Order: sequence, then structure tokens, then C-alpha cells
Amino acid sequence: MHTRLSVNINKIATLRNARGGNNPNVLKAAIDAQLFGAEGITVHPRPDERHITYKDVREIKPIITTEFNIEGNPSEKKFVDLVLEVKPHQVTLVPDASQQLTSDHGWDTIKHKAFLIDIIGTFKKAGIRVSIFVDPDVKMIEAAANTFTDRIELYTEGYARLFAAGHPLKAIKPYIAAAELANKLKLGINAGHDLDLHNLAYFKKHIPHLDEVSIGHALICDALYLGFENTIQLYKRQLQTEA
Ligand SMILES: CC(=O)[C@@H](O)[C@H](O)COP(=O)(O)O
Ligand SMILES: NCC(=O)COP(=O)(O)O
Repeated sequence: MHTRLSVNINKIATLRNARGGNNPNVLKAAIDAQLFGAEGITVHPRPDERHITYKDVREIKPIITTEFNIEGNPSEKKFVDLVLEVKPHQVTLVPDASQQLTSDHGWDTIKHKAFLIDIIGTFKKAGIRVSIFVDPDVKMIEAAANTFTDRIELYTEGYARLFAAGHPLKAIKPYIAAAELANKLKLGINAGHDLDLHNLAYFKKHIPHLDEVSIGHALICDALYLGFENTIQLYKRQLQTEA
């Protein structure tokens, strides 16, 4: 099964914001990433706009030739309004608190079932595919199916940490079970967070029915040494291994 690579360009915006100018140009990066082989562009406009701004999101939409995935916490009305205005191909709902350094947990799909059903219905009515960020916990995935989400996104920091510590089997096990259950429940399967050139091929080889990975931090760091086009091609090559 083909797995799409969606390039998260948050960190291009981090570098641009460091000087308050327009270098590197985030729009150019989105255009070029797609020319270099990215099959999607992911952005995560956080409430403090520490990297991707709401203005960036509006400017990126018209140059999308692949798929546009906007991540964020739908508890923020401003975020919901932006997504309904921009109408990306996909919105990925992430339960981050505003001051969090980065995303570090998935939804409690049992506790927040009613909220998720409501907000997912709003986005789906607008014709936007919905993915929700979840830990590889079968109880959370079972409950995710009851929210009518189109997809789940498996939060892969736990996998990346154990893989880096030299325990690939222990790292991948919960994700295989999660993916098999999600597929049985007719949920699409995305994955992301801390995936990189070392751990991606093993993940792709063992995870069935993987629709998309969204990768940002490690990919942009690699691009500083290996070049943006070459790096995107290297990441896509890791996804050519079959589960
Ligand atoms: C949801 C997720 O795991 C990442 O896409 C997240 O958007 C990364 O956010 P930062 O780039 O702000 O660390
Ligand atoms: N949803 C994951 C994502 O978009 C990028 O996460 P990371 O590669 O920056 O950790």
C-alpha cells in the first residue's frame, strides 16, 4: 500500500520568525516541497503563532497542488474558524494545551467523545476529512471509531524513543495492534511525531494500511545538511518498503 509523505513546514516558520523578516520564505518552501516530491503539506498554527501564523495558512492554501493538512486544537474557536474558512483537504485534531512545547499526547476519546462527535461533524459537513491524534492504545482507538472520525493519526513519539534505545520490536508492537484494530474499524491510518530517516522504514515495513505520515522536525533538520529536495526524496524512499 502506498503511504503519502506530508511535509510539516512548522520549523521553516520557526527559522523565519527568528528575525521577523521573510527569510526563509515559508510559501516558497511549501511550493518547492511539493515540486521536490512531497505528497502533502502539514502546518500546525499554534495559538501563540510561535512558528506557522494564521496568515501563513491562508497564503499556503492557494498554492497547494497535493494535499493540505492543518493540525490544531479545536477547543480554540479561532482555529475552528480558520479551518472552516480555508477548507484544507484534512484537519488533524490534536489535544495540545496552548503553552505546550510540542505535541505529547493523543486524545482521550472516551472522556471527550461528545465534544469530538460534535466538532468532527462540523468539519465533515464542510467537506473536510478529519483525523484525530491518538496514542497507540486499543481502548482509545475503539472509542475513536465512535466519534465518526475518518482517520486516526498514531502519535509515534513512543515508537521513536524505544527504537532509538535499541528496542525495535518493543517499539513497534503497540502500533501494529493499533493499526490492525483501526483497519478493522474502517478507520484510515496516519502517523507522525519524531519519525526520521533512522526509524521510518522499519515503521512502514511493519505497519499495515498506513495512509500517510506527516514529518517535520527531523526532516527540516536533515535538510540543513542534505538539501531540501534530496531529503524529501530520501524520506520517500524509506516509504517504499512494504508492510
Ligand atoms: C501533532 C504533531 O505531532 C506535530 O505535527 C506537531 O505539530 C509538531 O508541533 P511543533 O512543530 O510545534 O513541535
Ligand atoms: N503530525 C506530525 C507532524 O506533522 C510532524 O511531527 P514532527 O515530525 O515535527 O515530530
